[in-house]
Amino acid sequence: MKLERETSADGRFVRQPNRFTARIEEGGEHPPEPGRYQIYASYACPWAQRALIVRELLGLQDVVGVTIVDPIRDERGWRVPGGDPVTGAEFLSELYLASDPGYRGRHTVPCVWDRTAGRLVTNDYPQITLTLETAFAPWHAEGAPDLYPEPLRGRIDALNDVVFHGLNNGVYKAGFATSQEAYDEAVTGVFATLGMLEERLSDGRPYLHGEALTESDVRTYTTLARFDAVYHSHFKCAIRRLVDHPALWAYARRLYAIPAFRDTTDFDHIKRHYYVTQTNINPTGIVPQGPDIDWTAP
Ligand SMILES: N[C@@H](CCC(=O)N[C@@H](CS)C(=O)NCC(=O)O)C(=O)O
Repeated sequence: MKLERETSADGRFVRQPNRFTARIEEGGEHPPEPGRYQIYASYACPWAQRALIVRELLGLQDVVGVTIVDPIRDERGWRVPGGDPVTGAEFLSELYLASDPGYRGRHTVPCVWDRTAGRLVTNDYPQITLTLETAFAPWHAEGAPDLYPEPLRGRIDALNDVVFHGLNNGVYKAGFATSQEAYDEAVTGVFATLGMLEERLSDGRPYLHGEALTESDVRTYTTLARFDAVYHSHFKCAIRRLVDHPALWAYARRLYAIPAFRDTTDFDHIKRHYYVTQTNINPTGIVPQGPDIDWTAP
């Protein structure tokens, strides 16, 4: 984390903009094609896990490739253990610099590489899942869910926006705050958002928009999955735990029971990445034991 560039004068975390924002689209420079694109992801990263979940939910494993990076990142950035079979890169930075030699931002996951063009298409994480859901529709497995159905798009986008600011990025704003005021503001937003979601789910609906699993559930889940293991202590989101929200905790377990969510949730990668890599917050690099939580409880 090059945090000094992403911290405002009053101690607030201000996330860098995404540099690579080309689209995979029919008739464009990067048309959807099986075997052409490779996603670079970390199991630790909530933004990257979204893409892994959606790829598996839609049955795109043979259509879009994935390279998983090592959870521990040093000053050289994300590393591909044993080298990337697709590009030969050892570090993700090589792909960023091959695509834009002048690039000076963070080398982030998730990002998508175009094997034909030999360059990165996008590290625009909110767009990556939407692209898998829309541009890759011809290759979705039979019976795959429609995670971004036309009639619900307005409601999905609106909820995603609230969840992004209050929760997905809210936990980072709390964790990376360097002033009490910035932290207080962020953590209040985090728990207000959790409270809103708890209330929404308290009517017994299985998913955030009702009976159907959508993009909103994917985006919410990846933060919930990390909440008690990392954000509660490491990011000081300590007012309550996920398990203290009965409807939300039941909802998180319901999602975890779905293979695409469970298969891509690696608590060991998650804990080691945050506690070992983010030494600005945890200088000793010690990874706590616990919490002892049963994600498979009925
Ligand atoms: N692309 C977005 C979100 C993705 C993101 O932050 N990914 C993190 C991991 S969760 C990352 O790759 N960080 C690399 C670094 O900080 O050097 C951003 O730049 O803020």
